[in-house]
Amino acid sequence: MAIIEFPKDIRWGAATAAYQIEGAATKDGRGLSIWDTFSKTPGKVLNGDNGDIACDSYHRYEEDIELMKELGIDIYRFSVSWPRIFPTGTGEVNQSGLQYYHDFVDALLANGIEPMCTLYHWDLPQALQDKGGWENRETVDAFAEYSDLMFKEFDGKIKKWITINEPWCVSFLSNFIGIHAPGYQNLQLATTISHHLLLAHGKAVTKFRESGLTGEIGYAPNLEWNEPYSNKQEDIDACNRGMGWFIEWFFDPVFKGSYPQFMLDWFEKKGVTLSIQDGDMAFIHQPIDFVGINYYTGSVVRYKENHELFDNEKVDIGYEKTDFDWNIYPEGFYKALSKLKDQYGQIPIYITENGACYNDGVENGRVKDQRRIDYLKQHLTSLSRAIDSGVNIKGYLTWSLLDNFEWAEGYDKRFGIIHVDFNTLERTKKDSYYWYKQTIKNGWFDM
Ligand SMILES: N=[N+]=NCCCCNC(=O)[C@@H]1[C@H]2[C@H](O)[C@@H](O)[C@H](O)[C@@H](CO)[C@@H]12
Repeated sequence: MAIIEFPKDIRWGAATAAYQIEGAATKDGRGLSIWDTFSKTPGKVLNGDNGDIACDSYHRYEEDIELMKELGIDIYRFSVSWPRIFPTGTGEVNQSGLQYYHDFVDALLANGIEPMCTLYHWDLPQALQDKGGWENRETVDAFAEYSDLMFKEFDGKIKKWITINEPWCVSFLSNFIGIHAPGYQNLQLATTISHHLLLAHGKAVTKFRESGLTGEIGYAPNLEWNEPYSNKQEDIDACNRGMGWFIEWFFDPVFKGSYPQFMLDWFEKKGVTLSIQDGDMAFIHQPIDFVGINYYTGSVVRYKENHELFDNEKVDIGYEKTDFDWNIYPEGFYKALSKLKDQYGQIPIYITENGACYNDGVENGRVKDQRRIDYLKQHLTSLSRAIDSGVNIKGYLTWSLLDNFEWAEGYDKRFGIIHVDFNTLERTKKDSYYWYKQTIKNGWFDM
């Protein structure tokens, strides 16, 4: 087999998010989020699961950090629960919430692990949703206020900030497809929200720059790779529309200062208009220091007249799938990263999420998740190819450190390299944890 080697200065990490691991949903003054509401709405989350306890990382983070330290990562991506800081989204600050994150970040730093902080990983304060949520431009300003407070409060401790995690999920998966909170199915609403999210990102970047604080700031869009079923122009166009929903729609405004015309035209055909106010694009288009890329899967796509949103359909050509039924498509990772370099230049990239759902259980104290090891090998090989092709990769953070609350799938879908027993909260290092530990130590692996 082949030895796959990485640059000596690449950062190796892991990622999680507040609502998915913390629990302590009503502890120490935390306000409600839309995911507290959504998960308690019958039928929205598999098995009626919710984040009341999750991994209980709110109380167990010292144990989690010990596991990170043994793993050998030097960077850890987590998110802050906005309603822990501002229980009603704005106004009065919850000092206990701030103190929790100070204690947590101090513990990371004491163990030589750099914190990478996501400000918004989907847990919008319910009080803001009650006033229209991301459809209301006041939420954009509330996010800027929250971000500004966090930048100043953690100055000197947190030097890598991510504004918005996966704006495609927050806008379209949650307000058009509707399977995530708050669960609407309205294309105009979702498109309006996508603009407000990018505006919120831009206003937070402005606050960061105005603060004069040291550090780096970016956002973390998710993307899937779509491959045309044939070289027929109708298939290529259908494929590009599907991918444009993830890539050009969320990258062009930030890196080029305007929405992609082919997508605007398509949305207009669907009766969707985008109301952009003077100055909006200037906020969105300002330079950022890195982009976080979340990659999981890809598909073969072909034209299908009047089918779904983009007149296209995914064609199952037999790719192996994870336990989430997502295609395993590592070539798409390489192709997507190459496309980003070709279209947007040498912006520094952190892979802020990549991993797979495999539900292997504990047997005699061990979790034999060889399929996850194989997934990681294949995708890290694609990453190595991208690096060798000149893509400016600064780091790789696997999703996820822990099995956790997988949104609408609850605890049924496991992405962790550490198994969590959600009855006892016992952590068990999986085979993939040991494999990743050795890969980090060596800086290479044997394919
Ligand atoms: N077919 N298919 N579809 C792929 C759709 C991908 C959209 N979901 C994500 O990227 C989420 C991201 C999220 O940040 C994290 O909080 C989630 O736990 C992971 C795992 O779900 C990923």
